[in-house]
Amino acid sequence: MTTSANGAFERTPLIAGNWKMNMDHVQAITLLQKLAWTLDDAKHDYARVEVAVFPPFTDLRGVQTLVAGDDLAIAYGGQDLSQFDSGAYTGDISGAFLAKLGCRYVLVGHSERRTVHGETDETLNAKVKAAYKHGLVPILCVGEGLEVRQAGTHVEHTLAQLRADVEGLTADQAAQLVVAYEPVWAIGTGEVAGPGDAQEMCAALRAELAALFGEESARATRLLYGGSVKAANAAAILAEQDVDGVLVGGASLDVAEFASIVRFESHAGA
Ligand SMILES: O=C(CO)COP(=O)(O)O
Repeated sequence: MTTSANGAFERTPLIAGNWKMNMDHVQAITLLQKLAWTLDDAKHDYARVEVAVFPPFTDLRGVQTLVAGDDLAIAYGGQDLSQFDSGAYTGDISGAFLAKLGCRYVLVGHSERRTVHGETDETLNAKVKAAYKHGLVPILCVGEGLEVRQAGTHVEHTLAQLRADVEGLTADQAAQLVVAYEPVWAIGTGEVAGPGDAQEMCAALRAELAALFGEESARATRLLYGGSVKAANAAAILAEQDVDGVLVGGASLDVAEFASIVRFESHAGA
């Protein structure tokens, strides 16, 4: 058992499950119900460790209904949002719609959005601002690809993304922000960055946030690690001082595995 994960829990740990393009609206309900039952059985304290899921857009109405109907403490959010409020943007989803569905969070700039959809830092900065405008907390994803990691410039690369994507925020907004460090080479590959790698980047991100927004703001910002997180490696990563949570892809689709990650304190140090 660790007593010191995330310092003295100065920041509430956030365990987030990004379902990506998996689970239709029927499957989503089953998955979420099982997750809630499993965490209830384990008497999970949501105030101590926050849990959020990021289902596809088509699932969100069903998720909202289940969460409200069963009074679940699991938060949820969209996997993306438009930088615009409304209008002729076929296929896009406004932050206003997500807020109306009870979303607390929204992912912004996941590497799959950056690469598959060519989203630029300029667009992502606009999306981060759109999230705040609609009362959503953005989970801004940053991180380097394999070539950058091999060249040894991963810290500069990731900090440059951060600077561009948070430009123009207030210190209060930056304090609310969640930043997820997701090295692209570790996503869905089984290749996990070591706890030391996660800590190195999260410390650098926090220092950069302190330089931009002040120490007090940066102390509040939650920093997550994402990339091949499993129950077996989560506790060691979460024990790092500047790592305040994890953003889980594949393993979030397996209830037992994800619940075990949420319960990382019960097997920390094991
Ligand atoms: O991209 C991720 C979460 O957003 C990580 O995905 P995996 O956990 O499947 O590597």
